[in-house]
Amino acid sequence: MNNKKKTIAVVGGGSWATANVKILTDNHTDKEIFWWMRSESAVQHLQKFKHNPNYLSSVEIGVPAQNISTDLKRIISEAEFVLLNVPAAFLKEALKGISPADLADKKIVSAIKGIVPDENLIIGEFLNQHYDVPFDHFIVISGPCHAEEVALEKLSYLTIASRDHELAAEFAGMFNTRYIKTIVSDDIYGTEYGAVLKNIFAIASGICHGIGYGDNFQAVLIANAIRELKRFVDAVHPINRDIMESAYLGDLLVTAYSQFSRNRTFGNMIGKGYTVTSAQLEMNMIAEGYYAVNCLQQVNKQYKVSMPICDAVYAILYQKRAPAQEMKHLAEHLS
Ligand SMILES: NC(=O)c1ccc[n+]([C@@H]2O[C@H](COP(=O)([O-])OP(=O)(O)OC[C@H]3O[C@@H](n4cnc5c(N)ncnc54)[C@H](O)[C@@H]3O)[C@@H](O)[C@H]2O)c1
Ligand SMILES: O=P(O)(O)OC[C@H](O)CO
Repeated sequence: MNNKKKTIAVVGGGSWATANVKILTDNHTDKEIFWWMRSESAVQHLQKFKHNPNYLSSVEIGVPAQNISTDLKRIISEAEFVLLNVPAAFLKEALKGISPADLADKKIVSAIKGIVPDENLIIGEFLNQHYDVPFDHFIVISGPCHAEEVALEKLSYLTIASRDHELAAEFAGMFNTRYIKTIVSDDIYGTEYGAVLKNIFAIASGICHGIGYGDNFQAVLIANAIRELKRFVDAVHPINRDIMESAYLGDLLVTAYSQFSRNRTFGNMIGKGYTVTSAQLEMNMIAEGYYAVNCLQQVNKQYKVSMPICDAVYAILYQKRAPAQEMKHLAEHLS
C-alpha cells in the first residue's frame, strides 16, 4: 500500500460533498484536500467563514482557503484522487471543460447515486466511455449513509467498491473515522445500480405514505422492492452477491424510512398532490430517483426485467398518472 501523502479533489457543493470533506478531514491519513463547487459566492463564504452556507452549514470546514475554488480544471490537476459528488443530472455540465487528458492517471471515485440522463449510463460506464477512465481506476462509495447523520457524527457504514481490491482498500483507509466504518467490495455494477434503484423505491415509499398507506403496506412494498432490485442487478451483472448486505438492502431501508431521505420526501409530496415542479422547488435538494426512473425505463428495454414498482413511479412522474390509482394497481401485484 502507498503511504505517501494523499491528494484528493472533492467535486460538488451539496450535502454529500460537504459530509465527505468532513469525513476526509476527520480521518487521520496524511492528505491534502482540494474542493470545487460551482457557486462563487459559496466559495467566498467558505473561505471566509469555514462553513458551507447552503448545505450542512453546522459543519466546520478545515480545508485551506486557497484549496477551495470554482476552477475545476485546477482543482483536479492538484489531486491523485477525484471524488465526484455532483448529482448525475448535472454531471455532464459540471465536467464540460474537462478532457480525458485531465483525468488520465487519476483515481476517480463516484459518490453519486444516479444515472447520467440522455446517455442512460451509470457513472463508471459514463466515465469509461466519455473520459477513457479505466474501470481499474474507478471506485464507488455507497451504503446507507445520510449526510445529515455524518454531520452529527452518528455511526455509519460505507461500502467502497472497485475492481481493484487494493485500490478500494487504499481509499477505504482514507475514509475510516471514529464514526465511519468501511466495507470493501468488488461489485461496482451492483453497488451503483443498487443505489440508483433504492432512490426510486424511496420515491414509491414516499408516494404511498403521502397517499395514506400505513406501515404494514410499506413493509410489503420494501420486501417487494429488494426482490425487484435483485432481479435487475442480477440481470445486468450476474455475479454471486448477497443482496442482504448493507450496500443493497441497508441502503434501501435507510432511504425508504429515514426522515432525511430526499427521495422519500419528494415522493411524499407527490402523494399529497404536489406537481413534480412544485415538489422540486420546495426541496432545494435533489431527488436522484426522479431522473433515474426515466433513464431506467430506457436501460430496462434491453434487459426486460419485471419492475412493477419502477413502472408505477415512472407512470406517476412522467405520464401524469394519478398516484392513488397507480399505487392501487401496484398493490394488486405485490406479494
Ligand atoms: N445527501 C446524502 O446523504 C447522500 C448520500 C450518499 C450519496 N449522495 C449522492 O450525492 C450526490 C449529490 O447529492 P447531495 O445530496 O449532495 O445533493 P443536495 O441535494 O444536498 O444538493 C444539491 C446539489 O446539486 C447541485 N445542483 C442543483 N442544481 C444544479 C444545477 N442546475 N446544476 C449543477 N448543480 C446543481 C447543488 O449545487 C448541490 O451541490 C447525489 O448523487 C446523491 O445521490 C447523497
Ligand atoms: O436517501 P436520499 O433519498 O436522501 O438519497 C440521497 C442519496 O442517494 C443517499 O443515499
